[in-house]
Amino acid sequence: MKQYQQLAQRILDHGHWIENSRTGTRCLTLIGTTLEYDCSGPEFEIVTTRKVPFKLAVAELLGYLRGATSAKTFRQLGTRSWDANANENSQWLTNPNRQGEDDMGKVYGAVAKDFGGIDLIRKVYDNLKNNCDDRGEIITFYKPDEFDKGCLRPCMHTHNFALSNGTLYLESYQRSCDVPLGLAGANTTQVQVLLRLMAQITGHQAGRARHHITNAHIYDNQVELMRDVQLKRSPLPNPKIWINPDIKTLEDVETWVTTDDFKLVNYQSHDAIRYPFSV
Ligand SMILES: Nc1nc(=O)c2c([nH]1)NC[C@@H]1CN(c3ccc(C(=O)N[C@@H](CCC(=O)O)C(=O)O)cc3)CN21
Ligand SMILES: O=c1ccn([C@H]2C[C@H](O)[C@@H](COP(=O)(O)O)O2)c(=O)[nH]1
Repeated sequence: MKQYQQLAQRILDHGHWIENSRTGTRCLTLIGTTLEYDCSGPEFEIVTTRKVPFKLAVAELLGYLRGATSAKTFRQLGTRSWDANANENSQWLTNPNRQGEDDMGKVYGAVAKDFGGIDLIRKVYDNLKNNCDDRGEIITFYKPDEFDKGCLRPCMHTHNFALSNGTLYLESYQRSCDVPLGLAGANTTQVQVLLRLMAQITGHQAGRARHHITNAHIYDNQVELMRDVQLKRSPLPNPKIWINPDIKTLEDVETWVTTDDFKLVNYQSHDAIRYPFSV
């Protein structure tokens, strides 16, 4: 995925250092970028300059679409990626709204499914299934009056779908992006899988997804690995994606679907890199 290498290089060349009080680790930061993914065929854009955890990304997305609020549910879906934010961040541990071990509180899908009494995921699904695009097909997880009820504000916070001539498009918005870990390991995959899955269950052809990022950063303790290891590598050809065609409805996604219903075919990559994670 060439555009990923270019973004990381641009952060190194033109980024500015910004202190971060939540994690205590400063970040080399670039403001404003857009990635584009062509989802009209089986070819799938994914980082190949290190081995990235495709299952982690899909498990998180399934958890979000189901409104999961516990790191335990995410582990059952196949990822430990929410363990630290649920159980190790001191601000959340002392928040009176936290309901014990593994609780993440009201985050992502739990917010969207109860957004002032409206289930935004269901609304978008129902409209698209009926060939309706009211120019407001927006799933958002961003609800400032409930931030104190969750362990982290959503990073990828808004997904805006659009229909044109039988083709479904997606514009996704991310306010804050950990380029070595979150973007490579989770977010690029999630944008594409979300569009492809929504197209499949609403009966449309998937078109193009665009992924808009405001604050794209590399944490101080990740810079060396990015500069001296990952950016020295050349991208390999993209794999293809297979999504189980038996997934036909939102109810399927909410009930029996697992990460085994999503497969990368011929994913070739360079070796894994262990990047530090800031909680
Ligand atoms: N600092 C930070 N960066 C993030 O990307 C991030 C957060 N916090 N908090 C919330 C979620 C959790 N996400 C995560 C969490 C862990 C990994 C991670 O450890 N990835 C490893 C592989 C882990 C595995 O294979 O299970 C990687 O190499 O990508 C990635 C994304 C994305 N988000
Ligand atoms: O899907 C995700 C979730 C989180 N991140 C990263 C971006 C930041 O490094 C942290 C969140 O910190 P904030 O202080 O809330 O901005 O997690 C990501 O890249 N992708």
